[in-house]
Amino acid sequence: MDLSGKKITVHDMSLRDGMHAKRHQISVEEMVTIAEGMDEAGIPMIEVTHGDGLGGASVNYGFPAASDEDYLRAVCGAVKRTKVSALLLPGIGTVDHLEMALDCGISTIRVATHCTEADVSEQHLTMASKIDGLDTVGFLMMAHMASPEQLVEQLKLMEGYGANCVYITDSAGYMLPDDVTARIALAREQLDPATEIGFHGHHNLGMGIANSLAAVEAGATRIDGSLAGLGAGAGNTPLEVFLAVCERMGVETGVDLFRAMDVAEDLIVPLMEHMVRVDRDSLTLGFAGVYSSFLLFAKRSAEKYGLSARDILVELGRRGTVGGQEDMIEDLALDMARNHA
Ligand SMILES: C[C@H](O)CC(=O)C(=O)O
Ligand SMILES: [Mn+2]
Repeated sequence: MDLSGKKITVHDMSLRDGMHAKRHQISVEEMVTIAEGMDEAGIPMIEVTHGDGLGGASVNYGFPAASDEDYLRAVCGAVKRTKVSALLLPGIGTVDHLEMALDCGISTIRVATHCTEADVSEQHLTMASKIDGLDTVGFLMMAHMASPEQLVEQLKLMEGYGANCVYITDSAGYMLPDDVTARIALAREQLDPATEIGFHGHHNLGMGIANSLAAVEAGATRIDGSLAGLGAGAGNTPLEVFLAVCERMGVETGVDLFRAMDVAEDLIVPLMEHMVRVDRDSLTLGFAGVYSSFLLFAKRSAEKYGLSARDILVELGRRGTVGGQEDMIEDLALDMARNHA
């Protein structure tokens, strides 16, 4: 694979996707310290909010240590070069949340929907695209559940609503490099050449780096990852590893690799409540095609009802559950416990 000379933008997810792995309990002070470290390392973009995006604080998704507004104001005020993005899932986040995030100083809004429901993003993308200078991104989750052709149809909707960048998101960490290549290559062929394409991976099958490289080769120019992999499931593409591979392959990221490694090792690893890694449960997410942020919900229900988290996750995969169905995990566990009794 020859990627030499390609230029990409990396986008760190530790302070948003990483919130899932921390049950949304990262403090404002921890966020600021990490964001400053990333700024010094030259990481161009970072995302900050509740794990489920603006407005995620709820019984269904979990209550965070601080509000989105407190996180965003503090981080946007602390970074010098790094741009801050916020994630918004229509139905969870509202236009009011978007206005608040803009007031805090975000440069990018990423509007996320399930991969077959891009039409739900129309209001937010249309509004965002009219705001001068706001980087407006569409983000299709659980992209392994749609064929390349179906995905392109959905991405075109987002492009039509005004997104200047669209993402293919492997929320379950289920895809293999050929799956990524097929989806990104078709999108690159069919979308407006001016529309950027991004890839967001999860490392549940250990494919974060390989999939991100496949994405770059097929035409993606924005790649998500997390330092030390802090993210849902087995984490996102471990960013410092990806950066090292990029440097070896001659892909330009503009990031200071050693500084990024230090932030991962000195600031993020000590923060982890559990080692974010491929273990039998996070591996099952990737194997069975389950939304990565279901991991801790399944573990909690398994403990409560004396079940195996792996059995719960396999069943969630069999039922084709998607983001937003977190409440079904406990229901399912209860049924499984009754059936075992
Ligand atoms: C709300 C989700 O955590 C978004 C995401 O990062 C994914 O689908 O993956
Ligand atoms: Mn994710």
